Amino acid sequence: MSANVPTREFPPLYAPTGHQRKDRLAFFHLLEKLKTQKRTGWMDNKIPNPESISDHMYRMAVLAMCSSDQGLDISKCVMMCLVHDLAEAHVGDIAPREGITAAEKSRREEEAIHNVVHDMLHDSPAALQIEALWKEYEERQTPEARFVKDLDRFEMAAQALEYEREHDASLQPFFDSSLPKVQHPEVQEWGRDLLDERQGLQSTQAGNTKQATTI
Ligand SMILES: Nc1nc2c(ncn2[C@H]2C[C@H](O)[C@@H](COP(=O)(O)O)O2)c(=O)[nH]1
Ligand SMILES: [Mn+2]
Repeated sequence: MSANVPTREFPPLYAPTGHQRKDRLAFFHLLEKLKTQKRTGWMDNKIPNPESISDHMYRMAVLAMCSSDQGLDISKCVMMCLVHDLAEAHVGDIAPREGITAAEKSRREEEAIHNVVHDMLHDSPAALQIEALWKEYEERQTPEARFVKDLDRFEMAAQALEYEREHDASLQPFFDSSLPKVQHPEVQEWGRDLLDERQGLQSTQAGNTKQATTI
């Protein structure tokens, strides 16, 4: 080993055995489902080549880094963004219109997280951290969890505007079900800016339509 490779100063946090290493690898492969599973809401609206679940979580994580709220633990928020929809790798992206009750959705997602944390990652320190972040998000009792839920809402609205612009689509329900519920002042400001931008887009599209019909 070359001289400049640091030697390990501390014992590893977690030293899995043979089958635990296989289970850990199975979890790594499970994560691929988040990269490939498309978000249900866009598929319902026939949006071509819609974003995946991980696309959605990635932008949320970067949005968290853009916050100027010094009262928040931003590193925790970034990690919470990246695991908040992790259960969907098992249960899929359940959208409101599917008529699945919140209790049933929670039950399925809790079962999925339990499987990941205990059966795949064998309660490793990383697994327990993932579980804690996921539960904190679901419980919505901390400023970080409420902030990340607001990012979930804003990110979806931003994506809806991008699809309206790109595909001349009309996705009003996605704005109605998200931005009005945002509580964090900074994300509310982002939301106002987004709606201003949308208004400009709609004026442009209306102008284009009027011009096209008068030619
Ligand atoms: N058709 C609609 N789908 C919606 C609406 N609001 C949310 N959704 C979709 C978006 C996602 O696919 C899914 C839930 O997303 P999470 O990030 O909360 O897991 O539901 C809507 O108004 N109409
Ligand atoms: Mn989400």
